Amino acid sequence: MGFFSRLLNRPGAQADKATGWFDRAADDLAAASREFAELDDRDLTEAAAEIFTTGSVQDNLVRYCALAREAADRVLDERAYDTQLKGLVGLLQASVVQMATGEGKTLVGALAAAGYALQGRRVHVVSVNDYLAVRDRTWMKPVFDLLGVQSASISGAQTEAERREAYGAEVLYASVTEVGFDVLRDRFVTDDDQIRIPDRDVVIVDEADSVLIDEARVPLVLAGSASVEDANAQIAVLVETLSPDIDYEISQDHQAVSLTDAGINRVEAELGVELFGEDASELAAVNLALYAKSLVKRDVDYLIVDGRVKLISASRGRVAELQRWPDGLQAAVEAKEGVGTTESGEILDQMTVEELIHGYETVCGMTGTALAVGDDLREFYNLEIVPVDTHLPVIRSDEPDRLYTYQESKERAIVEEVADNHAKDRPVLIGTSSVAESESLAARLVDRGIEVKVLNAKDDSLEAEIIAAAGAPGAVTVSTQMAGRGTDIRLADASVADAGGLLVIGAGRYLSSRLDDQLRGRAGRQGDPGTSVFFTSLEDELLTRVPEIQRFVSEGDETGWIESKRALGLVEHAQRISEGQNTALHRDTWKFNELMAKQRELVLTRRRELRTDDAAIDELKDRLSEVAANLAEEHPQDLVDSTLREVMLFHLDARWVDHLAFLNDLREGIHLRTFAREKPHEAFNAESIRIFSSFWSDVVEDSASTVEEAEFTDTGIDLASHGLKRPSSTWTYLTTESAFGSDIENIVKKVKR
Ligand SMILES: Nc1ncnc2c1ncn2[C@@H]1O[C@H](COP(=O)(O)OP(=O)(O)OP(=O)(O)O)[C@@H](O)[C@H]1O
Repeated sequence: MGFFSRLLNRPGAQADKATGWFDRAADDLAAASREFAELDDRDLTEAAAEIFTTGSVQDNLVRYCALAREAADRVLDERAYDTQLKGLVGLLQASVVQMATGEGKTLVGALAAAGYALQGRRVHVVSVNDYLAVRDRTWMKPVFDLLGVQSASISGAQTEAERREAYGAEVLYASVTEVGFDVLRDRFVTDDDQIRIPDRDVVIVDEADSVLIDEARVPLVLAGSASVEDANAQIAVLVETLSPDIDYEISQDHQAVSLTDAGINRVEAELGVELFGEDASELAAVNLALYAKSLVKRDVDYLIVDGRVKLISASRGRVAELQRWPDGLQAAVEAKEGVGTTESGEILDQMTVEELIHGYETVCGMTGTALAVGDDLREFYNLEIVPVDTHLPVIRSDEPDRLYTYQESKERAIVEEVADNHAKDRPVLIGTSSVAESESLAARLVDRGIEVKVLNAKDDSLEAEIIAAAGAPGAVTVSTQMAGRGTDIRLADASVADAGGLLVIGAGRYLSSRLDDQLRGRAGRQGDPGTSVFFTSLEDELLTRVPEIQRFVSEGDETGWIESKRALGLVEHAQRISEGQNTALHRDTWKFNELMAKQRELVLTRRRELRTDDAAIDELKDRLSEVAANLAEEHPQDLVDSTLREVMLFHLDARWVDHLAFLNDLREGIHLRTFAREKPHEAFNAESIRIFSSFWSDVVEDSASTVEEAEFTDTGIDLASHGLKRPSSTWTYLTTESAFGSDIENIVKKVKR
């Protein structure tokens, strides 16, 4: 973040601009509150319907705040604090509101959703999973009912009819992915009745930094018609036998791996192929297998559950259901583990979360950690942040990091720290960065005679129970990032507060300081006492990326503790670098995606026109000339038109699927070409524009051929019998990174020679 944006973003500056007037409106708020307090429920509902009907939205904000406060007080027994009303105003002004953890954002989001709905807008409140969507809507339903606003939620268990009805509500709670997948499915409908989301109006994003920045690059994929990937088992077996430093090298930043000359010779001899010949597919497969072998780690990046590879979300520490790596890598990891290859299928369409959000007219959101991504939110979404103070002062103490030489010395030090506090009956939460680390730490603590509860992606069935007990005297909980966001650890009693409240220990800095802050935020909620401290080691992945820090290994004391301030500065530095890399990758992905998104818009517009007016089929009739004239003589016009429409829709979709595959291939090829010193985005854009320029004429041409060749009966043309079949089934999944700017890119980039 630059100096000036830091200045502008300092807590208070934006808030004052956005909500400073709110403090000055205290008298008006009090007067309006008295007025609404006198109304019975029915009159209150009526007042809600009226509130935005005259004057500007801004003119009515104070009155709406008073009304919203009254409604929540009546039905939830929660009288929104002034801080919550400021957050509400921030959301209604289309900003990202930063409110600390535990400050009551769920209520704020609901009141904002109702506020937009009462202005006649249609609102989606998106959260990170179905569970939260259903929970929050159920919790907030009484408020919506009293304000006369229809509300609904989406869950995986609904029938098609229920789902469609839910989308009809004024306020809808849903997970980002469910909405995204439905937008993708809507693009392939053949009649309007099947459309689930006619327009995207207002979106209120919960955990906004996570969704808008961390997960923005994740593409949602709609796939159809099965085809099984070649697992390249032979290559996987060979690659398993290669040795580090002899046959291959891992880059210093642990981001890439490449064959050495010796490795290349060995692979070429054993496979009997030339890796650097015309056909790059063998080389790509070898690199993927090598990457899967050396840099993708079991129990860190993925688990094996019931014979299947399950990805772990790095930012959440949970199993990322439905998620897979880009195809080649998925197949390589499956081959490495010797488990069956999962279906991949043909990609019908894909869309990043960022693109999904950009499709909304109005975007706003809330999170405990937005300031650190202020620049990114502005750059990618044109969003401003409104920081809102906490309702009570935060008295948590955040201690300086404790840096150790090795993982071993770090883990020992953590055990000592836990033992000391456990002896004083203080509850401790330890946040780790992987399942493997959580298990190792738990084992050490158990050896030390300390009872621990472990929460990680392998078993989340007891999550609620474990969190409920985590604030009890002397409780020790080891958790991956799972407990990092959204969990509410309550101090069991006054003795716990007297012992200092919850102690949060981070077993290593995360790749983003926001994740650290979220973890710290489990302590010191709602004015509670608490402490947080991070332990790091020079062996942590984050620090291995910074060579300068490694020389401090000689400065550790007998326990391995390095007290050097300079070294601690480098830890911060390492995190800044990692955050910067993410922004660069985001920007890169966005650049690649931009053109694709524009082309898709054009295709979707064509598709809509094709379904709703006659210009396109007239164009086809012109092209068919005599054939069309004959059809018109022999068959009713309705039948001819609907058949031509169906044929064109089929070819339009098929051409788009082909174009998408072409773009994906092109992207990979482009990265090979960067060796020829062409600018990758420019080369990509030039090539894809060239191919796309004939998109529509190709659709017309394909359709003409079909009509000329196919038999036209009393029911039109039977597409299936001519091999023109729509996918019999479709399914959806997410890939970890965009196919644009993916791991594959890294792998291919590092190909030597
Ligand atoms: N105005 C209020 N009066 C009383 N209790 C409230 C009020 N607002 C919220 N709460 C309570 O505060 C608790 C925390 O609320 P909530 O879970 O919405 O916080 P949050 O900001 O979403 O936290 P996190 O970021 O950790 O998810 C809840 O138990 C809620 O009932």
